[in-house]
Amino acid sequence: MFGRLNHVAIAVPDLDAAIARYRLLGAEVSAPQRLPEHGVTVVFVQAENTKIELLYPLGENSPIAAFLDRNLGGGTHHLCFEVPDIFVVRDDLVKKGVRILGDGEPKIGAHGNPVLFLHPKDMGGVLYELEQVSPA
Ligand SMILES: CC[C@@H](C(=O)O)C(=O)SCCNC(=O)CCNC(=O)[C@H](O)C(C)(C)COP(=O)(O)OP(=O)(O)OC[C@H]1O[C@@H](n2cnc3c(N)ncnc32)[C@H](O)[C@@H]1OP(=O)(O)O
Ligand SMILES: [Co+2]
Repeated sequence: MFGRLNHVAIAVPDLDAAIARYRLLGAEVSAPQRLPEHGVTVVFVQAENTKIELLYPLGENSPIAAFLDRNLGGGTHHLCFEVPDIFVVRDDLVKKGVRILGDGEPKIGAHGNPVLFLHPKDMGGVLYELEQVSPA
């Protein structure tokens, strides 16, 4: 199930300050992408072997709003692993009793690939995202 670690997501209360911080560290930081279908504005910080995904709430019902209410300074929000076939992995996880968040169907994520989220209470308190990335 766990392919490459595609990104580590961090929810931030101040996106401009977070961008400035990573740029100060000399990192390559993408331009902000508004993703209303996900309720976030997202920026990617490139690392050598993965990415940091900075998340800022967008719109009234952002799924990260409550997280930031609980974590006023921000914090690590989710880990995203790559899978070759998101439907095969999803159906296997459902059989094993893992709840898929939302309507259970993949959405298109920030990289244009199908993504799903697993309920953190079924995964040891960690929010996992799965992103379908076809093997090179
Ligand atoms: C940029 C696009 C895309 C990509 O391509 O990468 C993205 O990453 S989009 C990112 C934003 N979208 C999502 O996160 C969608 C999935 N998330 C959700 O649906 C919600 O965040 C949630 C996981 C259902 C949590 O909702 P929330 O309102 O914060 O709280 P609940 O009360 O429903 O939470 C239940 C339970 O889970 C704990 N929790 C919440 N968030 C996390 C987390 N990030 N990591 C670990 N645990 C989390 C919360 O504390 C509750 O636990 P208890 O209090 O013990 O019941
Ligand atoms: Co993500």
